[in-house]
Amino acid sequence: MGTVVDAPAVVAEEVTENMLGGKKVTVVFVLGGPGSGKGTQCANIVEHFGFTHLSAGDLLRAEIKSGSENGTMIENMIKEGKIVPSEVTIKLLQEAMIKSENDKFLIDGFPRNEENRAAFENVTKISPAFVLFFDCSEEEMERRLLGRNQGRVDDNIETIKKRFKTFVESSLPVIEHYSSKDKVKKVLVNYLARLMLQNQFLRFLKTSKPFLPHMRQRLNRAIQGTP
Ligand SMILES: Nc1ncnc2c1ncn2[C@@H]1O[C@H](COP(=O)(O)OP(=O)(O)OP(=O)(O)O)[C@@H](O)[C@H]1O
Ligand SMILES: Nc1ccn([C@@H]2O[C@H](COP(=O)(O)O)[C@@H](O)[C@H]2O)c(=O)n1
Repeated sequence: MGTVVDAPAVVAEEVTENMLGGKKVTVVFVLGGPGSGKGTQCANIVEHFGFTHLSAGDLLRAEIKSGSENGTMIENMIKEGKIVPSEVTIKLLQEAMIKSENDKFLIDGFPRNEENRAAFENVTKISPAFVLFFDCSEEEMERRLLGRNQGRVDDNIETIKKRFKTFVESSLPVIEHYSSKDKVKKVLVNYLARLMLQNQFLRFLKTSKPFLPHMRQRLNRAIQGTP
């Protein structure tokens, strides 16, 4: 595991250059158990640093809604807390990145298993600049998921237990893989420390190298509340 931090910190000493559909892209994977707060913190990062947030789960749910031929299969996998075949998810992520005018992406909830990881790297030739790992206890994640109230078919206790099992068996090995490459920045999550973490996160970002200089100016303005 790389440097352990107690805040949702972003460290990118070197931004890896990847090409996608002719454009150079920066990709950060955001991983963690179900309900660990990935989506919530991605929204904070987007707000301050102009990344585009791509949630694999949201893309799959949109695919179900679109009436796609894969819709029923995806819905069944989600209800069972299982991982959808890589080719389906990678196609959705690739399409979203190519369609976007941005070149910096937070990819949330992907790669979910070794197959996801290897297939993405083979197909897109993209390596993440780093991986943010939200480390949260199952007790806390369960509490959050049961209180989320967004009408998700998988936020019930039976599916939540299955999702935890999938996370431990299939997703943790992905984090270990990137950890062995020193690419993982672990965020220790704690409900009571929420505000403190967010402040530390902003301070950390403020001094991070890849955000020099215009991003830092924007962050300073955001913190000071000036336009
Ligand atoms: N630090 C926090 N303290 C308390 N509640 C939180 C915190 N962060 C997020 N939450 C709440 O927990 C729930 C789950 O958060 P979020 O949707 O961000 O998790 P996630 O990791 O993206 O989940 P999933 O993988 O299931 O999509 C939401 O209702 C959110 O408002
Ligand atoms: N790479 C992925 C990501 C998600 N899924 C399926 O979607 C469900 C919900 O994902 P969230 O990230 O929104 O929690 C997840 O439990 C999987 O069933 C997937 O298959 N592959």
